[in-house]
Amino acid sequence: MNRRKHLNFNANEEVSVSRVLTGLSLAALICLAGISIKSWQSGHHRHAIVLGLFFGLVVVNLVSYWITRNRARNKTGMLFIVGGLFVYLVASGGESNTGPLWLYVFPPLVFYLTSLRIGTILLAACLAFTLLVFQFPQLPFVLAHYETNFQLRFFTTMLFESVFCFVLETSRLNARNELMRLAASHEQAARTDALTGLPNRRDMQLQLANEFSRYQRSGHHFSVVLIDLDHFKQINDTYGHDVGDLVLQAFAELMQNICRQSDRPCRWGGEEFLILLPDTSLLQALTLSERLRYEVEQHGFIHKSQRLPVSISAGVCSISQSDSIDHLLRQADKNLYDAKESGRNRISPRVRTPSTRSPASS
Ligand SMILES: Nc1nc2c(ncn2[C@@H]2O[C@H](COP(=O)(O)OP(=O)(O)OP(=O)(O)O)[C@@H](O)[C@H]2O)c(=O)[nH]1
Repeated sequence: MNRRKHLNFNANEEVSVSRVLTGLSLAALICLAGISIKSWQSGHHRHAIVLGLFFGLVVVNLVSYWITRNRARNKTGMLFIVGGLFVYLVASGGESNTGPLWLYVFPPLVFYLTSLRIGTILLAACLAFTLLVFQFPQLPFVLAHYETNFQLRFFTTMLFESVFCFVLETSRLNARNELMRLAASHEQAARTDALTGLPNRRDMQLQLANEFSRYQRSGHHFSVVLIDLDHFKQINDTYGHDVGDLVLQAFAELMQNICRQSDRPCRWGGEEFLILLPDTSLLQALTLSERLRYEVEQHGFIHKSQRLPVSISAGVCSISQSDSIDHLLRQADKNLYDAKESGRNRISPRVRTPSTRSPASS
């Protein structure tokens, strides 16, 4: 998967975590308000007030997220609040010593909101704190006393749930990574020509659209070169399709060697290739095309000690002569047709030199 897609994937995941977090915060508010009111009515005023304080913290965290849209702070805030609430519930016992039961919510939540490593550390800390409270009820902050039976069952089930959540989260992450790897390789395959390894037409259309937007935004000119191998059918017919394939591969390699790092060649389809030349004027594009034509002519495509008659024709066009990508490609195609019509193994439009008059200008 390319970097942009990967970032999008992560961003989407972050957005869904945020949505779940907002939902959880609202659910926590309802629970806290309900239990706090009930405790107040049953005369457990201290418990009701503490829960009211946690209610306030959840509200502050939620409102601060709505104002700042800072997801990371919202997540950390929520973890601190929930962690603090559980510490309080385990130490105080909550109502009728049922406080620790809320801890069962913690393992899935903590893995969902953090990473596997941080989640494991937080859970281990949580279990260690529970053990501390169970083992040392005389500590000053411990207000509850739990039956040994309850301690044993609670600790075992909690440990089981934590390990189970860890295993589930590990396999979820593995499946997610595998999915991302597959998506990346499919994306790559969908944009690449299998024979030459060059970007394919679909990929080039996206690149052209991007380059055109850049041109419209900041006036950066670009040119395209549309290349066609001459009499390619004859090569196929005379030497076979496999040899034709080898010629296409060898030409693609030669073209890549001649292009600059910033030039973007692609296989446009069949025996046609297109090079997108960013920040390149028509004259510069013509110079590159002429060099490529010359190199192909000189290269010597050999099959069974026989030199194959390989040459190219190309139509060149610059965005400064067009008002859209469609028009640019149509013009390049027309120029390619002219190059073919005027004898092949040539570039169109022709560069005017003291000895040649360009047909384009005549
Ligand atoms: N070996 C091979 N041949 C291909 C491939 N794609 C297209 N071709 C062949 O390319 C040939 C193109 O032939 P034409 O369109 O008649 O053009 P041409 O023979 O190159 O003649 P001009 O373009 O007029 O110079 C056809 O025979 C196609 O079968 C490919 O991937 N491999």
